[in-house]
Amino acid sequence: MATVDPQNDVLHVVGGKPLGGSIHVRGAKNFVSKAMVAALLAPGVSVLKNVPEIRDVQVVSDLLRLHGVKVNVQPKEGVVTIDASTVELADVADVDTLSGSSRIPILFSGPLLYRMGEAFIPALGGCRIGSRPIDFHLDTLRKLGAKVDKEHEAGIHITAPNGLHGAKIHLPYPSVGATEQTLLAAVLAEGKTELSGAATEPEIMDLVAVLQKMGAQISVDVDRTIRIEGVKKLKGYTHTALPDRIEAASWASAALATHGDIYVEGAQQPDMMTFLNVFRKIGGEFDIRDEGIRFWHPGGDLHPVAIETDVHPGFMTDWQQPLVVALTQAKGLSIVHETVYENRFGFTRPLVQMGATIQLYRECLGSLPCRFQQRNFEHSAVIFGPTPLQGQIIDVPDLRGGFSHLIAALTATGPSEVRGISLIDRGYEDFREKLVALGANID
Ligand SMILES: CC(=O)N[C@H]1[C@@H](OP(=O)(O)OP(=O)(O)OC[C@H]2O[C@@H](n3ccc(=O)[nH]c3=O)[C@H](O)[C@@H]2O)O[C@H](CO)[C@@H](O)[C@@H]1O
Ligand SMILES: C=C(OP(=O)(O)O)C(=O)O
Repeated sequence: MATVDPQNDVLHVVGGKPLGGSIHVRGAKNFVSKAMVAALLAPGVSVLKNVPEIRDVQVVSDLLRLHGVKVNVQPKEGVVTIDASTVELADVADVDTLSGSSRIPILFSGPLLYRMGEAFIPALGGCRIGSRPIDFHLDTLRKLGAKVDKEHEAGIHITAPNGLHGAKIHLPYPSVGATEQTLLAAVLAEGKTELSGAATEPEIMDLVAVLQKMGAQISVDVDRTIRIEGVKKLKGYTHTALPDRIEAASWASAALATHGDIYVEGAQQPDMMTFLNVFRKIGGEFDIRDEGIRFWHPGGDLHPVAIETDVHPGFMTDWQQPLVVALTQAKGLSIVHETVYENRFGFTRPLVQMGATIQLYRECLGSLPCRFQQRNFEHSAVIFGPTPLQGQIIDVPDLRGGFSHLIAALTATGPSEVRGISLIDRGYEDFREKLVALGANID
């Protein structure tokens, strides 16, 4: 993976050529980082396989190392070995320097409370797609018995003077992070925890699988209630990460937008069914094989769709941004109602400059109950197509928005300059090499 060099943080793209060929997708960004944090719960060795070479893995490896954990990354093999036999308290300033690019440090709370008796959580990073509060995380930790001190100038200091104890917790919204927080904090708590209103994304279920391998006692009910019986100790695990369904859908969207044909080796049908249904409705074709999925544009007009993002098994918010670029090429009016993040359409402004017709609305243009209906956020988009796109100078705003801009530049005629592309390294392994393999004209 390229390191960040501000001088070289630009990709020159000459678009207008269909992407074609085969690429490989490895483990999910939104799982591997959490599984790496889980390793901290056990005073032993854990081995995670199918790990992609992305910046979030680097950040979590470095955070673990700051806490005295031995982390060995074999990037080519995709194997990360974590020896958490000994753990120490990291220097607050060092943790703070590392935290800015990811939201993972908040998930260190439970494991550090068990191993060190206290945790320091710095200001968090991650994509700027809404306000992204951590109130559910802190409420959960408090319910389990933690003391949260927000007075620390560099972040939040958490202690558990009387240890952590099982509790009844209800999430006001099925937050992925807060569900993972509860799992990681409750597995070693004394007694039983009942988490209702939990999120059940496949990445969370894979984390549950890892915790079960470690010795945890967790059950997931059909009504989104997760029950955790605290155990006394956990052991290291060996696990192969589930594939990245967001990266797979991003390449599928690139195939559709550029009239291309991409075989995504590693993509798996079960966790992508909702995406595949929408892809087919738009007019894209796919062929599901044992080792991956081939996505292509069959020629002719693409059809408009109305979609609403939602928690699993709904249409993922992280699929939305790349797909919007493909919808600029569909014939007619498409509607995308974003119900997970209040501010995830900023990336459409450069698309409009490139020639897309996209109108943003504060109203809920959909039927799903949505937390933003009373508030002043542009969280619905109407896209009218097909519109030819023209190359532009674009600044990458966030991870998925950045990948969408790459797709737009590849769809457009003429040259584009996509700036700040290293942000895309957070979640797309070797995307420059993959683009070259697919015949993209990039420099
Ligand atoms: C590293 C990672 O796995 N990131 C994913 C994770 O983010 P993340 O875990 O941060 O997302 P959440 O599911 O927690 O957030 C969903 C919504 O809940 C709100 N909320 C969340 C926590 C809280 O304490 N209070 C609160 O109000 C958020 O502002 C957001 O509007 O799930 C999201 C939803 O699938 C994905 O888009 C992200 O890619
Ligand atoms: C929003 C995302 O990530 P994060 O939560 O790490 O910012 C994403 O992966 O699209």
